[in-house]
Amino acid sequence: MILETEALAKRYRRRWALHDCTLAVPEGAIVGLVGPNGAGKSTLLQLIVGLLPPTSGAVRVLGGPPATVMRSGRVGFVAQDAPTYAGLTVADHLNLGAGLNPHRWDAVAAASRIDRLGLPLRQRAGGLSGGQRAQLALTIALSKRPDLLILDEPVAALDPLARRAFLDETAAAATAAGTAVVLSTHLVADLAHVCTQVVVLAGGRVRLASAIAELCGSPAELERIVLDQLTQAAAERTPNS
Ligand SMILES: Nc1ncnc2c1ncn2[C@@H]1O[C@H](COP(=O)(O)OP(=O)(O)OP(=O)(O)O)[C@@H](O)[C@H]1O
Repeated sequence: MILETEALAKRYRRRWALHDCTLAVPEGAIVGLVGPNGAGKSTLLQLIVGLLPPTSGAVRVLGGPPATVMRSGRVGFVAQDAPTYAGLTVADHLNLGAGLNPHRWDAVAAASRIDRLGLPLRQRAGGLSGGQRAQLALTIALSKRPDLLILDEPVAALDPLARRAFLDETAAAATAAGTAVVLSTHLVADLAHVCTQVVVLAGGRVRLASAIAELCGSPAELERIVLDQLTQAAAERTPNS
């Protein structure tokens, strides 16, 4: 397995954000993580990349603890706000990506993606739009050619065509290189388009974790199942409404 979590849980002070989360993600899988605001999606993704320590339970990434594996450059992570360095140019970001990942960096793919997106190499990231900054961060994550790609709402800032194109590129990386991907999204249509597995999280609990092919036969059916889960979770949270 590329990624395994076992009874993973996280508490912030007195509030539990994630309970008893056990998942297994094999090579080449694309896992779509869906859930309402505050469900624990970002918390789970940050535990996976070692940015947060678990309160209990365990995470193994590529067979080891997240913090160690992150240093190896084999994991790509784009956080929800697609962090870039405002004062650095697009070219500086690519050079930084290359410098930090000397053995894996795909300079040709990075340059051609930036060119295709029409991002000026000499433009400082602070002067890019939100969607362009997200594209820059995603380009760096993809060009590292990671074994595991963790993306927190990667397409939220992208326009519809850019969103579809990025998801297709991600699927191509999973097929060609066996990259495993975990991405959170609020768009159920994106799940159906690109994901091989779905995880529904609500109130910090995994309500559903399944291969999509085993769960349903059509995007419409997947959407109905996911929305049913989310509706049930909301009803359980507000039993008197
Ligand atoms: N640093 C923190 N300190 C305290 N509580 C936090 C912290 N980060 C998240 N939480 C709480 O943990 C819960 C889960 O938050 P999380 O950000 O993981 O949800 P999410 O599913 O990613 O939400 P969204 O879809 O809105 O991004 C929420 O109740 C949130 O208020």
